[in-house]
Amino acid sequence: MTQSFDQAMRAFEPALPLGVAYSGGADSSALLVACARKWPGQVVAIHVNHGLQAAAADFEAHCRSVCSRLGIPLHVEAVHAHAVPGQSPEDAARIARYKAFDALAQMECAEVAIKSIAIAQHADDQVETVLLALGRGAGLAGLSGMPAQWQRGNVHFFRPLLQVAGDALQQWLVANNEPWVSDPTNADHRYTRNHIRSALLPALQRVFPQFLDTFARSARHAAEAESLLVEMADEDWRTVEREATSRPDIRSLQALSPARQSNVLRRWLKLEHGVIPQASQLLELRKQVQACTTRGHRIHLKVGNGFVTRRGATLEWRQAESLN
Ligand SMILES: Nc1ncnc2c1ncn2[C@@H]1O[C@H](COP(=O)(O)OP(=O)(O)OP(=O)(O)O)[C@@H](O)[C@H]1O
Repeated sequence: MTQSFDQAMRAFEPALPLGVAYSGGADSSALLVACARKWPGQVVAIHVNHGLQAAAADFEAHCRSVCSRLGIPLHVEAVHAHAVPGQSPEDAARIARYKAFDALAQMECAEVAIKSIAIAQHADDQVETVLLALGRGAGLAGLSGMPAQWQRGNVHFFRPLLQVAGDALQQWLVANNEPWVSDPTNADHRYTRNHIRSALLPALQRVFPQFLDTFARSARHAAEAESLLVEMADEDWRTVEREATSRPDIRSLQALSPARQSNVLRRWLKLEHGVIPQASQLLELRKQVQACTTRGHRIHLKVGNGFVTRRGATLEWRQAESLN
């Protein structure tokens, strides 16, 4: 169920001190101010300067001025978020940002000895994430949306506003006379998200007035089902792995149902090699595994930036350049 901002803040009980990921935008401004009011002296603002646009310095200056007015310590982390080919500037910034948060979380004797970090995504962001996942044909992991909490080292990460409508946050800021800055590049580098926001969400509101609740519920169902798939993949890996070789045994794979084969093959490629196979590659691999019934049967299939080949009774994945 969607919550009011006050309800969400009442339900939020992180271990303190708390770091709030503060961009200067509306959502994280509301979260920062409300947290600082709830736990005076126990909240630190964390601002990441991506250095990506001329406006980055203005964002940082805005954050400094708000924090100094409210007496909230501010930790600024400068990162270099340059997009690699095939990556949007937004993705590069997000990856650099989470790396910076993780680094802060790992620092034992950091000047900010925070126990938790809160990030301000809300219910509309969650729906956008799920719609983006549907748009690229994602599996259950993508359809699960963003998790409400997770742990890294000793630090707990939270998204306490996932059930709060975005409008409610801006209304709260206006009512409390608190400022925020808008991202001038929104229209460019957040094109798809903005398009979803301006074109899709109003249409969804008309057709499914409860969509913020119901889409979030579907995402939770997907997350639960995904955790079962992960458990099953771990269990199947224990029977499929050939004597601690980190390679799957072909006969053991053949004994599994097609869906379980895909599930455990995906786990093998991802956890052992950091490779996410395309659905078509996985299907082809399964076909080749099924057809592999004679001694001389060869398997050779491109997956990710390498190849899956047959090695005796097992499958092996090797990077393209190490194959000679
Ligand atoms: N530069 C940054 N420094 C610290 N935290 C950030 C920064 N950018 C984003 N975040 C955190 O990640 C969350 C999601 O960021 P995103 O850019 O997707 O949303 P947003 O709509 O711009 O949020 P906000 O309105 O708070 O800026 C933010 O709410 C904030 O908690």
